[in-house]
Amino acid sequence: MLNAGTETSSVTIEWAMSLLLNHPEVLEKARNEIDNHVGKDRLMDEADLPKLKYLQSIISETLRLFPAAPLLVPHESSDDCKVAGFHIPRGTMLLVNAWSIHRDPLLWEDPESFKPERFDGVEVESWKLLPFGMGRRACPGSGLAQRVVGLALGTMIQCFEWKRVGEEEVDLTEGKGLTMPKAEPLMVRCKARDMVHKVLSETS
Ligand code: HEM
Repeated sequence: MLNAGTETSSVTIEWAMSLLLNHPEVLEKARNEIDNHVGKDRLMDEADLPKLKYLQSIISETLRLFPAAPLLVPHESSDDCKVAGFHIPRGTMLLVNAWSIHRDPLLWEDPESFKPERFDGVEVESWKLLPFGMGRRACPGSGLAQRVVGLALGTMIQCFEWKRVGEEEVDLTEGKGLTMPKAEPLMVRCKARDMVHKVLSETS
């Protein structure tokens, strides 16, 4: 349970931050949204999350491009069944390639691009975007994960200025491992924003 919950969430935050560093205009839009809804006098908290729609879209778009469990978890058919016209005998191991579904050009426009705006005001069908699986064995921690990732990423955006280490874009090559980590761990420069000093001096 701890493994299923921690690495998946931290890997997602690292991918999100990498994508934001390669798309500074998205990072700025997310920061403006937080500043507008939360202000600069306090840290954001869980109750702010439902109002931060653009932040949620950034997380959905990150989970679309880099789902922490790209093949979900192996399932076994408990009976003979048909999947997409194929006969599947009882006891067959089935893998769902969510990574490929999330990048299918028949389902998504410009699927390789990072565009959080694609989720603006759109209710996406659950079979198109399934980073948490679906059905009876779907991830029971998805609600917690959305909150943890939203709160951690949102607070990092609210409190710090983020910059790439060099001029070149962050390398988005995928590494090996069950939770699809980055091949190269993210290195980044950050600087506390003025509001951090204010908030901390008031709470100390
Ligand atoms: C971004 C974060 C997370 C992602 C992307 C994720 C993704 C997944 C996926 C794809 C599955 C398999 C679903 C399937 O095969 O249909 C799964 C199962 C599971 N997840 Fe998560 N998860 C995340 C966070 C969490 C958290 C925070 C917890 C709990 C604290 C958790 C607990 C579990 C458990 C216990 C299962 C196994 C459920 C079962 O077999 O019935 N996960 N998760």
